[in-house]
Amino acid sequence: MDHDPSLLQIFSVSLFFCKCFSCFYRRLKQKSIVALIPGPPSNSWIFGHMKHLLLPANYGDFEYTWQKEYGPVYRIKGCFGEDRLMLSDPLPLQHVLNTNFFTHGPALAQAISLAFDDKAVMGAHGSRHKRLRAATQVGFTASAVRGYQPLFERVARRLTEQLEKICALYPDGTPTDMLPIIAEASLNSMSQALLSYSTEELGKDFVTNNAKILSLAATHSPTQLLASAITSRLPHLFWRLLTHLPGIPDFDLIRNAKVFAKQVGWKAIREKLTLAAVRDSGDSKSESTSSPSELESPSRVTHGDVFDFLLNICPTSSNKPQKSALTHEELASQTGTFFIAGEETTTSAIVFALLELAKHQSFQDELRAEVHHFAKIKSNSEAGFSYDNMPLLNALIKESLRINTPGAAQERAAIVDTVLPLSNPIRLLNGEMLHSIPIRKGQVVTVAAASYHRNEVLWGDDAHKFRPSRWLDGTAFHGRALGPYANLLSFLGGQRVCLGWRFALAFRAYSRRYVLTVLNLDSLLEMQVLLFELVEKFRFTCSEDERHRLRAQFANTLMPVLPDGTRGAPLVVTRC
Ligand code: HEM
Repeated sequence: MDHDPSLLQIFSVSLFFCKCFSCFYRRLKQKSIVALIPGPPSNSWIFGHMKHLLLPANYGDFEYTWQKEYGPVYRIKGCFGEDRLMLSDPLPLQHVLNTNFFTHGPALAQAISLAFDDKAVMGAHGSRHKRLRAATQVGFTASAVRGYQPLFERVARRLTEQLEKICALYPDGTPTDMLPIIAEASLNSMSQALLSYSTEELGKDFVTNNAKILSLAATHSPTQLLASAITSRLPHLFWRLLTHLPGIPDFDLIRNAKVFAKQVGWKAIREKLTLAAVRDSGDSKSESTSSPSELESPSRVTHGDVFDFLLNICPTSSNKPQKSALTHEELASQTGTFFIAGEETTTSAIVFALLELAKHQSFQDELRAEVHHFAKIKSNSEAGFSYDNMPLLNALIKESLRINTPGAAQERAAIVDTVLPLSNPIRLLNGEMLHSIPIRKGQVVTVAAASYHRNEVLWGDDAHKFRPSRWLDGTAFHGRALGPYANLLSFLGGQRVCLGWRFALAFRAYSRRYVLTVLNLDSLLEMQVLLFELVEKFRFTCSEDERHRLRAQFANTLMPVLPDGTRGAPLVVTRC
């Protein structure tokens, strides 16, 4: 039997179409709003601005000019005509980092899902990420990290012995590539602090694959940009299956690296549990059956390393052992993440600090005087010595991280429709003023950390200049606290703030507000210790020619690069 549609039905259908239309219109309008934000013109639909952003001769060649011309919020083109937002304005950056509305951008998410499984803190999302972070933070608390200081000092002594040998052979100095030397020290620091292992104990397979993974991540070319733009648009499942195809060398390498990292993690877990059982039983007979490498390392019997904390079996812990918040499988999965996330970033930070010292000899002299002064205090202090009291050393670290931030640009994508607040309104290409930016789910934004660090409105006219004194004379930017350290974005901020950043809480008054500031404690401790030892004993110089030849390029991490495109930091090292 035919029925005439009732008025109610007609009304409902019309309402439905109106809703669809308004939704569609809203989305279209939002899309066009981002497209209407001023930005540099692009003459390539395929690459957009990505080559200029990620592959310039010197990182920032284009980006810093764009920021100067278009301000701290502007539009660039990604591959295949995509509109992206570049952000160095603290207000929208806070929104991106501190809300749940954003996740890793497509290319970054793809690289992370390739390298880590979802049991690793970096590869996990949502509530699992929250739980893993809470569980892993135990190894990076203030008191935990304070105990790693002797480990870093031991690594620093080994590093200085290595340089002593070079200086003995060339007393007047010879150009020495500091990059591999610092990379080795950094790997050594990581393996000591994480597992109480020497680099040799990590095993050849792990070390070789780890180095190959880092060099794979360090190669960036237009072809790779395109490949990543295409594959990151493929459905996740398809892409994951692709990575399991045998015979593709890069995928084989990544799969092997995951396996080797997990094996190292499992080996350490087993050894630590055995050792803890021996300790608990106090059975001297069992102790004598343990291998010497398990028992001799002083770090193992004094404080405990990150894995000891995460297994809840620290030798010094007065707490009754409790069940670890991580399963052993989950803990083993963190091994690769910790090494990959911590090794290259720390190397980059230390090498650039040395390069800055080589370029600024008078600052290096002042710093050395401070180091020699504190070296006497250190040798007389029976209780732990704190590097936090050294103004010039800490000013060097902050200024070098500001000017040469290892994670220069980080991609994020909105997971819901949201509105980005702005510090200052933007005039759109159609003349309208925009006070906040409505963006659609999927919109990609770049957390332009390097640009934020050189934003002249925030850091002053000399924002592009290396001037450590800004941290001592109160001229460093003291606005909204963004990152955990010194208002810098080097460790990003929010839920995915660098885990390797040891933190404690302090309250500091900014104008009439109290804001939470987080103090440095771990990767900076490593920087403090290594730089202290190096500056105490050696002078670093770099000829004018060499300075002009060196570039800073960003592939995964910002690194110094020689004219032939290889990474390197040749400095003349002499004993002082
Ligand atoms: C100067 C040294 C370091 C710098 C500049 C640095 C920087 C960063 C940045 C920018 C991120 C955020 C990446 C993103 O979400 O896009 C990050 C995350 C992370 N970092 Fe670091 N890092 C450093 C040292 C370390 C060390 C020593 C470790 C560990 C031992 C470490 C472990 C991690 C982990 C596990 C994450 C992922 C956190 C998460 O996704 O929740 N980092 N780091």
